[in-house]
Amino acid sequence: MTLTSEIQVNTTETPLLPHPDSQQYAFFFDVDGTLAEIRDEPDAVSIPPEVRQHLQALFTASSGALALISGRPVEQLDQLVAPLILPAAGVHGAEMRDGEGQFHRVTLPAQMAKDVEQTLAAGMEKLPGTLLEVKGMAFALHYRQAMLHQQHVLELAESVVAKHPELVLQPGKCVIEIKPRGKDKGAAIYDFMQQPPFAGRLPVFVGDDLTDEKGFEVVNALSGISVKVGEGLSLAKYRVKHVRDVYQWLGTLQRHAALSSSTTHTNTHTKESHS
Ligand SMILES: O=P(O)(O)OC[C@H]1O[C@H](O[C@H]2O[C@H](CO)[C@@H](O)[C@H](O)[C@H]2O)[C@H](O)[C@@H](O)[C@@H]1O
Repeated sequence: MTLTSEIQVNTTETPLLPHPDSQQYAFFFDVDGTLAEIRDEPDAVSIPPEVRQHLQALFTASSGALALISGRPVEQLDQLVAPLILPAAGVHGAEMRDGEGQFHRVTLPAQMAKDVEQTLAAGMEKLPGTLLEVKGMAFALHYRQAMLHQQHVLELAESVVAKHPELVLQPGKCVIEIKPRGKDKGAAIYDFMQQPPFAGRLPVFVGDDLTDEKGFEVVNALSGISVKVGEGLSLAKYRVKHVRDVYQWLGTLQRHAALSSSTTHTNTHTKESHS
């Protein structure tokens, strides 16, 4: 298995980011590496207050057509964007709070989840500096602080999925994740796009990692706007260099939305005063 997956399209020459209309588009954001800077420890990340305000403004301007699409559990996403409660797909789509606030979650048979956790905990204990994150139906094997163990971590994860065909590997930034088969960010975005208030719009998705490529694939197929953050091969049509570029773009989108809402109000007011 190669960690760069089967991504074949290089988008080094990309056009400038557009400013999609908040009433015509649905907005999907990855979290780590997109809305939050990558940190050494998963617990150390945060989303700045002004960025949360921009998310809130765009959520309102788009009539609720904004969702987080992450490898993190929804509970952690809620903490990161508090006090906002947004539609969200967590654990690469294995959890979902949909546009109407309904919660859906894939579960593993309890005994199997316990066995997998025990096997992984025992294996990771032998690899100092690695970190096991247990998410219920999925597991993240982090090696950011122990790069020398990358290959051992991969072999451990491969041994687990070899025993459990209902699980698959999901490589990421200094992490090998194990998640339920059939769940990915592309499927999650597709599901959102079938429901109000997302249905009937065009999708925008911003992401930075291998797990986001499935999302880009679906967004491209739906004639939407796919944006990759950072370097590396990607299916995304647009690219920005840094998380701070995402923040800047969000600020601009929010200002565009505010402007178009004030223009609409002005037009409505003008119409009314002429009638
Ligand atoms: O889909 P995402 O929102 O990008 O989440 C992917 C994983 O992000 C977290 O791990 C990554 O970020 C950590 C903090 O910056 C970093 O220390 C780690 O090396 C990265 O792999 C999170 O811990 C995972 O659960 C997410 O699946």
